[in-house]
Amino acid sequence: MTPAFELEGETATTHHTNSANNGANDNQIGFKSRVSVIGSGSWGSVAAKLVAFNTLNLSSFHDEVKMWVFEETLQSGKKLTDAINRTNENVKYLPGIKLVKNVIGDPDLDNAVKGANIMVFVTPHQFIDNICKSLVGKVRSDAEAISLIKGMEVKIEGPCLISTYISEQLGINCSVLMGANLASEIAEEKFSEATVGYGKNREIAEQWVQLFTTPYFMVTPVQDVEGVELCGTLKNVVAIAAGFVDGLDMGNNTKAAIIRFGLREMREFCKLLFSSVKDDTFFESCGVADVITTCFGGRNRKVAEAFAKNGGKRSFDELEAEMLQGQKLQGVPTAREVYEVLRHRGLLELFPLFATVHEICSGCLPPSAIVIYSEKKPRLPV
Ligand SMILES: NC(=O)c1ccc[n+]([C@@H]2O[C@H](COP(=O)([O-])OP(=O)(O)OC[C@H]3O[C@@H](n4cnc5c(N)ncnc54)[C@H](O)[C@@H]3O)[C@@H](O)[C@H]2O)c1
Ligand SMILES: O=P(O)(O)OC[C@H](O)CO
Repeated sequence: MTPAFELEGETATTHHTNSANNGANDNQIGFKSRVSVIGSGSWGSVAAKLVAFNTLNLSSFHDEVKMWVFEETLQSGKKLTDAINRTNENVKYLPGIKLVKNVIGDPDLDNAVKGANIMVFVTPHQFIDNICKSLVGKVRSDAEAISLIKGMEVKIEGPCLISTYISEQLGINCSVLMGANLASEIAEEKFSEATVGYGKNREIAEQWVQLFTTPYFMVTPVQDVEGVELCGTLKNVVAIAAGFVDGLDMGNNTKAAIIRFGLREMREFCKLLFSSVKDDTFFESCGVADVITTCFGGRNRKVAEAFAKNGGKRSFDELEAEMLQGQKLQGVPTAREVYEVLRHRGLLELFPLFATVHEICSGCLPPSAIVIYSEKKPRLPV
């Protein structure tokens, strides 16, 4: 079997700024890669389970997979990390599913990434800023990262992909993995597929495929980091729109129309930010398949449905806290971030669905506006 991730040269990262060595000279015969998963929500726990299944079977990896846990005290008074390590189950975010035994929860971020040359980032996107800042100078300079995070950062300077942000903050290469991946279904080992988006190095992509693939999880590499990541990010905005339609009992045809408008705006937005984005990417799992699954079975859809049923009178924050038990919605902040990008560029009227979703979420328009304005150009000013 090809040794994974441990070679200098072609497979090693070309970024070396900002990072401590932290064991980066371990590249020698017999060196084994060490994996750290940063995040332990529902998808974070499933990602750890997938990876840990493979590290047990791949001789080029240490068996143990460290999983950073944002520490919480459970209603029982016990710490979440202790519960995970005692029961081999994330009792809060993935109850009823046994992780593989070699997943070890660690509430200390520095300790969780210590010595890791393979880093899997999988937290809600609103927390990545603080996480990266506290990791600066603490990761191996030869580490390879992958982001499973669906979202983006919008700074004063403009929009920034999470993978780019991780790469720039930590000085390491970062690929992405996105797809039609409802965590609860993959946790139960129901067949799913996903897309790895990579930059220049195909070998790195193959290594990620090897690390994530299981008999029930099929991973396909695509050389289009931006397209893959933006699909995963933007589909959450479409999911909110689909939830509004469900909450208003508008039926399947309306929902299909909203999905089509959404896909079209996803493609236009991707190409607006990155002309390199490929049309084929939209036909991968990260594209149309993720839009479908999220618009039928996702959390964004579910909470948006409740928002519309309540006529927009109960806030998303309130509904999220009540309905998701600590899980986080990405669609509402992403709709705001997309809106900021479009407003800044004077392009709101070209993206009526995206703009309307944010205006409904922020209370400027009623949920019923989703069909009134989503296909109208030019749009009414608010
Ligand atoms: N859940 C899914 O089905 C799914 C599938 C594919 C992709 N994703 C994406 O994966 C990413 C992670 O989502 P998830 O579902 O694993 O998380 P989640 O929504 O299930 O859980 C929220 C997580 O955030 C943590 N948290 C809370 N406050 C925090 C803080 N201040 N700092 C750091 N962490 C904090 C919690 O401990 C918990 O681990 C998101 O970008 C999401 O869009 C999720
Ligand atoms: O439950 P959601 O809406 O966060 O969507 C989960 C996944 O992203 C679907 O692929």
